[in-house]
Amino acid sequence: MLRNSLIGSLRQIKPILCSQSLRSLSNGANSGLTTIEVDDKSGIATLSMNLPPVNTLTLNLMHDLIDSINQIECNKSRGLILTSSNDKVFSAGLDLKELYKPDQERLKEFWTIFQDLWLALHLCGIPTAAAINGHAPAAGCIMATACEYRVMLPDFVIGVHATRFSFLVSKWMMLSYQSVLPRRIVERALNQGKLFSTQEALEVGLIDEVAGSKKEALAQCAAFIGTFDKANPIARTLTKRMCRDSDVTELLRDRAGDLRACVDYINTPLFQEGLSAHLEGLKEKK
Ligand SMILES: CC/C=C\C/C=C\CCC/C=C/CC(=O)SCCNC(=O)CCNC(=O)[C@H](O)C(C)(C)COP(=O)(O)OP(=O)(O)OC[C@H]1O[C@@H](n2cnc3c(N)ncnc32)[C@H](O)[C@@H]1OP(=O)(O)O
Repeated sequence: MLRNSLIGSLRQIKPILCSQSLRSLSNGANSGLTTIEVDDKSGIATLSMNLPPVNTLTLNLMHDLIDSINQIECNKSRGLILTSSNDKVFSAGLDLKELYKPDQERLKEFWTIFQDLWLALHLCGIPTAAAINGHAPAAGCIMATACEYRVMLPDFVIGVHATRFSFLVSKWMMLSYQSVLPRRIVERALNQGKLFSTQEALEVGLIDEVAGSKKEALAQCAAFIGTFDKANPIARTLTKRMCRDSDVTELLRDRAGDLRACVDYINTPLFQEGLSAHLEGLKEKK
């Protein structure tokens, strides 16, 4: 709903009326796969993904994330911190089972909601940060790069390793990565299918800080959000959207075309064989 309004005019202030009262952050119509906690003192909302075992982005989790982002924005929180309830995995990325021999209509719905989630994070009017308290491969990394700041715990990996399984990524996903890292590093990392260790991610600038614990990561994200205290919130929102305009427009100018290309690619033998081998590899790990 909010996203559709924004799609109409990226430069406009959020045009919908948010009728919920401040801090009444119930998870109403969603499936309860996310939780929102608002710090009374700072007014910052922590949005946790809570889909065991590894926060795969299923249709329901993506729906809940979008719903929660909308709620947090509507309730005038000062900022949003995205994190995970799992202490080893931030998010394992898209649910691979949705991509394997998919039902065509469901696949279209799945890809469209993934586009929606990316837009929701990119266009979120309030400051956003990711407390990456576990592994963040593939779409887990893309969600983190859609936030404005990233703090990660040691000994985990982050990156887009799609080429390892003959996957491609859409241009708008690459642009997220490229909004954080220099183009030459993105080109190399995407082609290699590189997963960066926490330390490597810090060195290249994929993350902004390392934290010793989740508590510290949340505090560091909150400190980042506090750096906007002197900015007028409306001017800040408009400026953020202006800075992100070209990346967002890349997706919005032809969402249907992106959907078609992705659905076509996912249905190819090349993709399905790579995915089958990847799923086997995940099973054999045990
Ligand atoms: C023009 C063309 C343009 C575009 C092309 C279109 C589309 C292409 C699609 C490209 C999109 C890419 C984005 C993605 O996000 S794809 C998802 C990629 N993610 C992964 O590969 C992550 C795989 N998982 C892991 O590496 C590990 O699970 C992880 C390191 C995250 C955690 O390890 P841990 O040891 O803690 O857990 P596991 O035992 O491995 O996992 C537990 C169970 O969860 C299952 N699992 C894990 N990840 C996924 C997943 N992404 N989807 C579904 N299921 C997953 C795993 O198999 C285990 O299951 P069980 O064995 O317990 O049943």
